[in-house]
Formats: sequence, structure tokens, C-alpha cells
Amino acid sequence: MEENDEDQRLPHHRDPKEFDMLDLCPEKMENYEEKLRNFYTEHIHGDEEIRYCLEGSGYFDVRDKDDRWICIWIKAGDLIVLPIGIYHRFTLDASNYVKLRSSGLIRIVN
Ligand SMILES: CSCCC(=O)C(=O)O
Repeated sequence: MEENDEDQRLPHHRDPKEFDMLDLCPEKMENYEEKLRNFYTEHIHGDEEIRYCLEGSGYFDVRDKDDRWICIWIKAGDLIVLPIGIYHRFTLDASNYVKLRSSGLIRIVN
């Protein structure tokens, strides 16, 4: 096994060094439109996804076991944990702004 392979199996989200901030608004983010489009395209990750909302708000849509969308509105003070293998997407609400603390290493697998 390559050293890198082993790294891929570590629970990155548990390492405080791996956390970063995501300031999602047109003024603060390069390629804002493209990022938003990507976030709203249904996808899953090879890691659990943990997001803590510091400011603003937005919607996570997650698929239930019958493939129906469940819409989760997150606001400042909310924490969301998406287990590995949960199809999801994200978009802003009318506030048009969200600031999230997030796990830094995310591997999009689809
Ligand atoms: C804007 S935070 C959530 C975006 C997302 O779906 C992801 O990072 O996988």
C-alpha cells in the first residue's frame, strides 16, 4: 500500500488541521456561479461531510432510502453531518449568503 492510500482512509474530518471556512457569496468567492452550480449538482463523497453554519443560511437536499429528496434548511448555529454515500446537493436561500466551517479534504466520487 502506498503511503497516500493509507492517508485516504484516515478520518480527515476529525483532524482540526483539516477544517476550513467556506464563505459562499458573490463578493467573497472566485468562480461563485460555477461553485454554486457544482454544489447544486447531485453528488456523493468518499468521506463523511460535516458542515457547521456560522452565518447566513442555505439548503441541503439529501436523498432518502426511497430516492426522494429531503430538504434541510440550515442556519447559523446548525451542524449537519452527511454520512458517506449520501447523495446530496446544496443551494443558497434568499439570504444569498452562507459561511460554513467544513472538513477540508473532500473527495468527490460521483
Ligand atoms: C456549500 S457547502 C456544501 C456543498 C456540498 O455539497 C459539498 O461540499 O459537497
